[in-house]
Amino acid sequence: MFLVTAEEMQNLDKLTIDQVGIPGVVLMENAGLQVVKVIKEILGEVPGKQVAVFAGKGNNGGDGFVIARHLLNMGAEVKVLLNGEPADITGDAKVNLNILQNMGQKIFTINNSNSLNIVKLTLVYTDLIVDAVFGTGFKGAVNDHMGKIISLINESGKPVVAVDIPSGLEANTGQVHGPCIRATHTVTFGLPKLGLTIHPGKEYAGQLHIADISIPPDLVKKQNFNKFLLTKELVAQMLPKRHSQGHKGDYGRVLVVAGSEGLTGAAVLTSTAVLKSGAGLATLAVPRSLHDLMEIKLTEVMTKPLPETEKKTISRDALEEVIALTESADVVALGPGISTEPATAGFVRDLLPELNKPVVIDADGLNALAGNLEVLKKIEAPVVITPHPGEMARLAGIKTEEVQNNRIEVAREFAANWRVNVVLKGAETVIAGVDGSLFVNSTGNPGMATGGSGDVLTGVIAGLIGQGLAPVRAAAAGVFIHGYAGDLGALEKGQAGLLAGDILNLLPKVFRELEGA
Ligand SMILES: NC(=O)C1=CN([C@@H]2O[C@H](COP(=O)(O)OP(=O)(O)OC[C@H]3O[C@@H](n4cnc5c(N)ncnc54)[C@H](O)[C@@H]3O)[C@@H](O)[C@H]2O)[C@@H](O)CC1
Ligand SMILES: [K+]
Repeated sequence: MFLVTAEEMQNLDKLTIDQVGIPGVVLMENAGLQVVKVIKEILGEVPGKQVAVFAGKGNNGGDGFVIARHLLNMGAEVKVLLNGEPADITGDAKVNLNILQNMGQKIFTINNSNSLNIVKLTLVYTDLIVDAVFGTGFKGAVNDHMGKIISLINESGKPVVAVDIPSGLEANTGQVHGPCIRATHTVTFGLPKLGLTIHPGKEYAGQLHIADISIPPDLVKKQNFNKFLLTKELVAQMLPKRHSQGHKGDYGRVLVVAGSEGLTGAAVLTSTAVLKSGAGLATLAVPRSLHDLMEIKLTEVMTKPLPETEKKTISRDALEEVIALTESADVVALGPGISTEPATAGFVRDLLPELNKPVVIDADGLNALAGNLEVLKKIEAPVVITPHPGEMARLAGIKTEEVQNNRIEVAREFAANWRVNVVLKGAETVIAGVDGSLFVNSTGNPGMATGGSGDVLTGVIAGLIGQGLAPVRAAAAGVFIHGYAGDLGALEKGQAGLLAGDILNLLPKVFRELEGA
C-alpha cells in the first residue's frame, strides 16, 4: 500500500478535482460519509446518541460539518464546536457550514478562553467525539488554548474518531510538537499519510481505517509514489516464484561471514535463516577454532574455517580466503557475532572495498564502520545495512534520541548520503532505499528485542537477495517476514518467552502463508 505526504495527498485531491472533474464538495461529502460509517459501527444505534464535532477552519472542519449533518439526519444529538468564527470559513467547508446553519443547527465557537466551560460540559454528556480540527494542512504545534481543549478531550475517556489525521500530528513525520488528539480511531482519506504509520503518530491514530473517497486508482498509479506500507499482499508479490525445473544453484549461493568465541549462536542463526528463507546454498565462514563445532551443529549449511586472532575472532589474514569465497557467492552476509576485536574490525574494512557482490552488513560489521564511513563509498556492489537505533546513532554521529525522533528522515538521509540501503530497526522498522524508496513495516512486537533476533533478520535478507530480489526489496520483504514470524511466535509463547530460535523456526510457516496470499 502506498504511503503519502500531506503535499502528495493534496496534489492527488487537486488532480481529482481539476482533471477528473469530481468537485471538491463531492470529495468532502464522500469523506464525511466514510467517517459516519465508522461512527455507526462504534455507536451501534445512532438515534438519541450525543456526538460532539470539534471543527477547524479548513477543509478538515468541512468534513466535520458533513459528518454533523448526516448524524443529525440519523437522529443523533449533535453539538458542533468551531475553533474559529463562522465568518472565517470559506470554500467547500463554507458550503457545508451554510447547509448546517440552514438546517437550524447552532454552531458554538470555542476559540476563546470563556469557551472552556462549554467544552467541559459537552464532554461529560457526549457518547463520541469527532476530531475535525486540523487535517493535512497542519504544521508545527497547536496554540495554548487549543492545547487545553485537546487535553480535555484526551482526558474524557470517550471514543474519539479523528478525521483524516489526529489534530496536532504532523502528517509527514509522525511527530507531535505539543498536545495532540489521542484517537481511538482514525479514518484517513485516499491513502494513509506517512505519519499515521510510524512512532509516535501511529499510537495517536489508534485503529486506522483507510477510506475510499473516489480518487481513481489509475490516477494514483500514475503518480509513481515510492513510499509503501508493508502488507502481506505487497510482500507476497515481491517474493520469487519457484519453478518446476529449479536447481539449488538457481536459488542463490549465500556466504555468511560470522561468529567468534562466545558468539557462535549468531553464526548459526544467520546461516540457518538464509536456508529457511529459500536460498539454495549457504556457506558459513567462521574463525578456525569454531569450525569443528559448527560442523556438528549445522547439517545443511556448509562451513569454512578462517585464519583467526588469539582471541578466536576472524583475523586480517582471512582477507584473501574470504575474497576467494565471494567469487562463487551471489551475496555476502557480514558481521553477526564477529566481535569488536580491532583486528577483526580491520578485516571488515579491508574486505568491503574488495567486494563485487551485494553485501548485508550487520551488528559488529557496522560497528567496524563507525567513524570510518568513507569505506562505504568504496564499495561498488549494493549494500544493505541493518542498524538498530543505537548503531544508527553511532554511524551517523548523532544521539539515539535524535534517531528515534526522526526515524524516516535519518534513514533516508543516510541512504542518500552514503549510497546504502538502510534498515533502521525498532518499532516500525523503516527501510530507506538508495533509489529514494521508503518502506514502513507493520509487523513485529517488543518480544522480538531478544538476543539473536537481528541475526535471523540478516539471514532472511541475504537469503532473499540470493534468490534475485533487488537489495532494497529483499530488505523490505525480509523485515516484514521476520516481524510476522515474531508475531506468530508471540501468539504461541508470549512476548517475554520469545527466543530468536522461535522466530527462525517459524519462518517456513510465514513463507508458506505468503505463497498462498
Ligand atoms: N478537496 C480536498 O482537498 C479535500 C480535503 N479534505 C480534507 O481537508 C483536509 C485538508 O484541509 P486544509 O488544507 O484546508 O487544511 P486543514 O483543514 O488541515 O487545516 C488547515 C488550517 O489550519 C491552519 N494551521 C496549520 N497549522 C496550524 C497550527 N500549528 N496552529 C493553528 N493553525 C494551523 C492553516 O493555516 C489552515 O487554516 C484534509 O485533511 C481532509 O480532511 C477532504 O475533505 C477530502 C477532499
Ligand atoms: K483531524
